[in-house]
Amino acid sequence: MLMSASDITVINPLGTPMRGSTHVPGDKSISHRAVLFSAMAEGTSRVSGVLDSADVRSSIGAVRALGAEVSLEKQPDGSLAGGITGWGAAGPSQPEGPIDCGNSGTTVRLLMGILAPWPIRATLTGDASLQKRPMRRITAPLMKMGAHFEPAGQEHLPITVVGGGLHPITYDAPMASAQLKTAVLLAGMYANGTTTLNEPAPSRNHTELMLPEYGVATTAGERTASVTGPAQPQASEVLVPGDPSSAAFLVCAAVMCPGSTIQVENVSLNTARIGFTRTLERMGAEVSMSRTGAAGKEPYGIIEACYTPHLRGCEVPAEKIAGIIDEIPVLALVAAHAHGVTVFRQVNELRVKETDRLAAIIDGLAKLGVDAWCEGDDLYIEGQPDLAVPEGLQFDSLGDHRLAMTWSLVGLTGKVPVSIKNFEAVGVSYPGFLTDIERLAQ
Ligand SMILES: O=C(O)C1=C[C@@H](OP(=O)(O)O)[C@@H](O)[C@H](O)C1
Ligand SMILES: C=C(OP(=O)(O)O)C(=O)O
Repeated sequence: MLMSASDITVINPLGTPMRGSTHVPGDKSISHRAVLFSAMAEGTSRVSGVLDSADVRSSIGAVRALGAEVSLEKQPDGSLAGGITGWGAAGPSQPEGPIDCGNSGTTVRLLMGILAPWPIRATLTGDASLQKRPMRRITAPLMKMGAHFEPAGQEHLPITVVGGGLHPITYDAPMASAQLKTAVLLAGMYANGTTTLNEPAPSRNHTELMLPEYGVATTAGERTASVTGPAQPQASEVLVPGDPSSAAFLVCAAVMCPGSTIQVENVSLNTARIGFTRTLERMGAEVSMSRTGAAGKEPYGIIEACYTPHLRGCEVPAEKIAGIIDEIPVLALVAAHAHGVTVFRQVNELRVKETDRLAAIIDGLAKLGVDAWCEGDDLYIEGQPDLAVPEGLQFDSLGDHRLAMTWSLVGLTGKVPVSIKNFEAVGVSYPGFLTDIERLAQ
C-alpha cells in the first residue's frame, strides 16, 4: 500500500473495511516517565511495555548521558522491557556534552525539573522543531524555586541548566500543561517543604499517579497537585499500557471508513487521556470502552469503534482541550466529514507543538475543500458530509508525527491515494502505524 520516492510517501486506500482487534504500542507519556523516574530512583526498576519510538529513545539517551544504567531489550511485540538503575540520592553525573532531546518536548521539559536541584551544568538542546518551542514556561517557575539557567530567561534551546538548592513554591500555571506541572513537581521533590502547582484546566495526571509507585507521595485534585520534599524516589516496577493517542488514529479511521468495526486492546483508559472518545460520541460516533485491568493506578481496557455514516458537528469547551490536545488534528479531520460546524475553544496551545498545528490543520483541510478558520484562539470547521477527496493531493507532515498520521487517513479511509511529504515522522510516537492499520483491513 506504500511507495516511497525521496521524501514523498504514497498512501493508498485501505480498500476494505477495518475489522477485528489490535494492540497499539506503549503510551508515550507513561514511557517517558517510566524512564525518567527510574533514572532518578535509588536501585533498579523493572519496566515493560515501554514504547520504542524516537521520542522515548531521546529520554533513554538523556538519562544514560546523566549516569543511569539502562538495559532495555526489544520484545517480540515490539516494546522495550528490562532494568533501569538510577542515580538515586547521589544525583545525576555531569554530562560530557550537550544532551540532544531530538523532537521530544516531554524529554527536555521534564529534564529541566529533574536537573534543576543538582549541582551540575547540563546543556539541553534538540532538533530544529524543538529549538522553536517555548521553554520559559518551564524555566520561569523553576527560577522562582531558585534554579539557574543560562542564558537566563531565554525562550529557546539550547539552554544550560545550572542546578542548585531549591525552595518550594506554590505556582499558578498560566496554561494547562502536564509537562510544566511535572517539571515543577519533580524539582519540588528536592526542595524542603510542599510545592504546589495549580492549573487553569485539568491536564494529564500520569506524574501524580506514578510517583507514589516510586514511594513519593503526591496529593492531587482536579486542577492542583502537590509534592512534599525532600523525597527520594525508590526503584519500582512499571507496566506501560497502550497509548490512547495512538489508538485515536485507528479509532477515527474506523469511524470514517465504511463498514468498519474494530477493537483496540490494552489501551490506557485514564480519563485525562480518552477525551477524544467523548468528542467522537458528541459527533454521534459509535465508540465504547470497557476496562479490563490496571497497571499501578493506570486503568486500561478495550476501545471499540464502528463506522458512523452521519456525524454531526459539536462544540468542545476550553476546559476539555487539554484532555484531547494531541488528538485535535485527527478529530478535526473527522469534523470535516460531519454535518454542521465543529468548534474547538481556546486551542492556542496547538500553535506551539512540533509545528503550528492550528495553521497546519486549516491548510490541510483547505486542500480537501473544507472551510476551517480561527476566531481568536477558537478553531472552527465547517464539515461536508459527502466530502469528495480530489485526486493527486499532497500533504506535508512538516516533520510532525500527528500530522503525518492525520493526513494519511485521508488516503487510507478514502477512495483515492494521497501523498505525504516526510511521512517518516510517525517514528516519533508510532513507528508501526501503517502496518497496524493495514492489518485491520485484510
Ligand atoms: O506530559 C506529557 O507527557 C505531555 C503533555 C502534553 O504537552 P503539554 O504539557 O505541553 O500540554 C502533550 O501534548 C504531550 O504530547 C505529552
Ligand atoms: C506534543 C507532543 O509531544 P512532545 O510535547 O513531547 O514533543 C505530541 O506527542 O503530540
